[in-house]
Amino acid sequence: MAPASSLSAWSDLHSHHESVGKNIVLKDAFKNDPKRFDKFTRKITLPADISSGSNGTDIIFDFSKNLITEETLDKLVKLAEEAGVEKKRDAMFAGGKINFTEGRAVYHAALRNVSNQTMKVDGVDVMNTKGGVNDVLEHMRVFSEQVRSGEWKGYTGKKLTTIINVGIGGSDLGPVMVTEALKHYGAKDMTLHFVSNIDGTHIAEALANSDPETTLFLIASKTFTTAETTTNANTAKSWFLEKTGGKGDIAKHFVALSTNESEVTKFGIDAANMFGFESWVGGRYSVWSAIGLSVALYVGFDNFHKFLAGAHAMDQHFQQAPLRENIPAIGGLLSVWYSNFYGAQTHLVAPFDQYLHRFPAYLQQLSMESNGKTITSDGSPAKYTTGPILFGEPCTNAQHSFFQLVHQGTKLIPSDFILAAKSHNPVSDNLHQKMLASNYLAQAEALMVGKTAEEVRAEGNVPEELVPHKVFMGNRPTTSILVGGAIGPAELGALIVYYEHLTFTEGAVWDINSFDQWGVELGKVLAKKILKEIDEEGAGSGHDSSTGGLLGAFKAYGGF
Ligand SMILES: O=P(O)(O)OC[C@H]1O[C@@H](O)[C@H](O)[C@@H](O)[C@@H]1O
Repeated sequence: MAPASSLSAWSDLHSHHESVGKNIVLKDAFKNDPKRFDKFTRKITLPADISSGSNGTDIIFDFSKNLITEETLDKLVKLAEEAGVEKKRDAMFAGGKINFTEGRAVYHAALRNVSNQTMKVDGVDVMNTKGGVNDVLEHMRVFSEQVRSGEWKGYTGKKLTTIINVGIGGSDLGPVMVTEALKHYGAKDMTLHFVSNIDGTHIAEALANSDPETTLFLIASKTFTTAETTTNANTAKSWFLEKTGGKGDIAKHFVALSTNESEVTKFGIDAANMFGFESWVGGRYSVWSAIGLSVALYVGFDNFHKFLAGAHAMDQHFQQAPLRENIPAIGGLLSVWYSNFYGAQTHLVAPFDQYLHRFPAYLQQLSMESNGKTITSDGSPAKYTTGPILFGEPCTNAQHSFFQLVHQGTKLIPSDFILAAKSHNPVSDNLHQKMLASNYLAQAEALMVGKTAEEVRAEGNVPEELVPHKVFMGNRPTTSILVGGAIGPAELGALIVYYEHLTFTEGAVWDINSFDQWGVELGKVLAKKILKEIDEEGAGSGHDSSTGGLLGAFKAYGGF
């Protein structure tokens, strides 16, 4: 495809930004158009049998507080058409090798294809082939039910109630985020640990209070070669063997979630205890695969299946809805609008939901590892900015820390706010939930309407020199996402996939490969070299004076 800036819709959007976009005043747009909310709000309804409530859950995406007019949306849709977003989407769902730098299909949607439509890569039916998606799901079902019921026992006959997932990046962030988000559904007798960091503190703390007789280790690594994971896994194995006096049975306490059978068996895990997936599942899209085993163990397989089904519903919407109605496509196009035409550099996601406290961290990998790229499909550098810096924290907490900058700083920060209408914990007669909702609504309103100097003065008793400090410029865009029920497995699945396809749409417009991650390699290679140098005499070789100086100082101070 062509670089986005060479498309005629791109130049058209530039003129549109100059003549219209720059001058949009949101509060006036609402005054002038009582139907604005209806015009820019989209809704998806999840089927009743998978929803958290007894009726299907609506999820409302209110895009009306964004700096757009109907014409803007039309022009953004045109851009998507010219950039071939639909063609690229269809190629993804058809198993095409759209990860063109690694020659791979991008087929994580098959993992949540609960309606079992035919899905093929290289002519092979990935759903029903031996060892394919359905077989692995069945293995996950059987195993998770055995562990949860206590039928699967540890080497001394006890039920396994501590789960330690050892993995990093996509083999960690999804499982952590989802198990936290679905804690309400989690087994009350289970303790979960997620060990990712190579910092020995992480594994030491997880092992400190664990009993080898009741602990199950999930070694989660797509490649099974990631240094942090193999090192942590070996430390876990040594701990287990030492604590059990060599009597512990690895086969009962260690399973692998991976694509790499030979490394798994080399590590000492039986291939029968391996839950596989294929190279067409990117790490940051792998929570739907065997990597999600900790989720299935914790919330039960039925809930894991609902999680997949909610995701599938959003996949189908993304595949079928015309661009102007297509929720993730609109989200992605708005991101392009702000990044490339307003010069925005960031994207804030703030869930008004404590269970979603790891959601922004999860989205950071999804968005920034996917679209933190400079090179376009023809190998030339993009002449425009690409992936935004995504950040966030749950609210209301974030309001009391960095929201100062969002309200009054010099930067435009397009923000997403997420709220579920129903809380799993309606404590104090729902007082907390009402306060949470009032903040969710108030923040978006405040960011939009701002406060003028006249309004500040009208409050009275404000010394004139303080007036400018108390002014809020307003006109800051937000997208409000409202889940019309509680956030259960299906609702969570749909929310994640909204962001997956939003990210896809951005990357498709920017003409970059959203599915590789070469940018993480250089640091890994240098770390390997330096690790050796720590054990050798001297302060390494071939380094700049800063790196060499710090290496020497580390060795001296640390006694290495
Ligand atoms: O699952 P693996 O192979 O251990 O990889 C973990 C992570 O490793 C990182 O280096 C990659 O950038 C991530 O995409 C990946 O999720």
